[in-house]
Amino acid sequence: MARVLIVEARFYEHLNDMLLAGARAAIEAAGHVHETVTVPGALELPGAISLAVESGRYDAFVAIGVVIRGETYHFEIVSNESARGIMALTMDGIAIGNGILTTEDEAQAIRRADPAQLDKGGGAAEAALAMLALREKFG
Ligand SMILES: Nc1c(NC[C@H](O)[C@H](O)[C@H](O)CO)[nH]c(=O)[nH]c1=O
Ligand SMILES: CC(=O)[C@@H](O)COP(=O)(O)O
Repeated sequence: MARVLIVEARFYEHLNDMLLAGARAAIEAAGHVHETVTVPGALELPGAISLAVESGRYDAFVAIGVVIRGETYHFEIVSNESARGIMALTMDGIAIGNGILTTEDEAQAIRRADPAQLDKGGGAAEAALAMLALREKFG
């Protein structure tokens, strides 16, 4: 049984609730257990996962968040740098699923966050578990 840590950037409460529901359902359907911690925004996700890895208490991680374009270049920074930080961690062999939505508007985010629609939270959890299985295969 894998211990999965969900790390959520809680910038949009209602969207995160949908992403979390999908991620948790996917983890439980696969027979694993999960815990959730919260950070302020997507830029904090890679650092939070890095800190959690040091604890040695978790086998896999799911990053959850929503980045919706505003008026400035900050959208690109938050989107690209959170993804880059997570990718760097995966390249160190850490099993992570990236469930950070980066959308132009809320409607796009809802369609992707809703477990009954595109269920990106569930998809990120499944990706994390797939990478964990791969690491165990090669380990
Ligand atoms: N605009 C969004 C942010 N911005 C906040 C940053 O992620 C970060 O918390 C801040 O710059 C302090 O370091 N975060 C999101 O997750 N989503 C957004 O739409
Ligand atoms: C994605 C963001 O950082 C965004 O929410 C911030 O909005 P703005 O670019 O209008 O400051």
